[in-house]
Amino acid sequence: MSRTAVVGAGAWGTALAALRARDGERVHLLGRDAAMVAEINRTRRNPRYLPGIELPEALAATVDPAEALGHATTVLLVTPAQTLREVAASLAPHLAPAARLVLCSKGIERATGLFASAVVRDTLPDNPIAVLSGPSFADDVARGLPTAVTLAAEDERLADELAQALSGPSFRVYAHADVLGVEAGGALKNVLALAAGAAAGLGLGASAGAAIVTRGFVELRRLGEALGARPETLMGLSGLGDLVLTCSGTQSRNFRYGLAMGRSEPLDALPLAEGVHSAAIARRLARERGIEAPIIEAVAAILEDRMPVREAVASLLARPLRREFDERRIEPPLPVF
Ligand SMILES: NC(=O)C1=CN([C@@H]2O[C@H](COP(=O)(O)OP(=O)(O)OC[C@H]3O[C@@H](n4cnc5c(N)ncnc54)[C@H](OP(=O)(O)O)[C@@H]3O)[C@@H](O)[C@H]2O)C=CC1
Ligand SMILES: O=C(CO)COP(=O)(O)O
Repeated sequence: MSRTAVVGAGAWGTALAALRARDGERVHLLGRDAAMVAEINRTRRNPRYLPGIELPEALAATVDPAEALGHATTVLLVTPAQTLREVAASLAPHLAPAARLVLCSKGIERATGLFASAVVRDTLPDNPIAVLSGPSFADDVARGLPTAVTLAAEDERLADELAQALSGPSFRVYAHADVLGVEAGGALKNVLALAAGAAAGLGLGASAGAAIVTRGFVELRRLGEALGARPETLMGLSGLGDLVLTCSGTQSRNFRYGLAMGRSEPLDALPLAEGVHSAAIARRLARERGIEAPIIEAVAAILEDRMPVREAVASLLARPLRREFDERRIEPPLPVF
């Protein structure tokens, strides 16, 4: 029998656990805060991360990895990208070697420049690995609002099986084989959403917002492809789809963080914004590959306090004019769906 465990009782982990449990599975949600776990089990709510959502009875929260993972055949890892290495190591003694891991974080490990699958493979080399990404706000998904996402695994049969298993009436999972492409789209869109938020915070208007999404997408594609992603993956749900969602307004934490940057508001108490942790390493990956990524550069410089937001905007606007597309570079044909 298939048993699912979700590691990380934050917004996205709780939403995914609720989704599976509503589809009739008994799901373990592994948290690390005993008081919060007890509250989830007692009240059927996660007020800290997902207020207003009633959680199904079939969801059981625990702080005990042996209880959560002992019989799990599919394990969703849903903690911030920078914690994945230590979280994977802590799970190792409790995981069945055949347990399938679905990585749901969207970021780049700062110390190594690696995406989630490479980080986890270092620690758990034997478990089959897949990644899940795409336009999906935890709150929307937990409310049962519809969306479509991508699940990628190198083993296409595994991707098909997991996409089938994780899909539900309102959660449509498309299988894919381009793991790196899906990871690159999910991580880079967060950095660009900071820029979109900052522009909104400065009051630059909707036209500027659209220009940032579009030119940001050019950077996402250039860098993603240089890292090995397939172009059509970046044009799909995990690239363009998630970029559009995350740049679209204040439901996104990355956008909200950018908004606060643009308004020169305090940033310390804001919730997790993965782009903050990925910006400098994304810039390094781009520079190492000779990729022009001025928006990513600007975000990284602002976050390092090396450049005020207004100055960053002025420097983007002052860049030499050029053709919109480099004609020496052959644009790939649009994918056929
Ligand atoms: N929220 C969303 O809409 C979506 C989020 N994602 C991605 O999912 C990932 C998680 O995001 P989200 O759930 O929203 O984040 P939250 O901030 O809501 O929750 C993070 C969770 O991770 C736990 N955690 C933090 N550090 C550690 C650690 N070192 N060891 C173990 N657990 C830890 C936290 O525990 P504690 O409470 O004890 O600190 C908390 O339960 C991110 O990469 C994000 O980009 C992807 C799609 C949608
Ligand atoms: O990844 C997400 C939506 O797909 C969530 O975005 P934020 O982390 O910016 O809220």
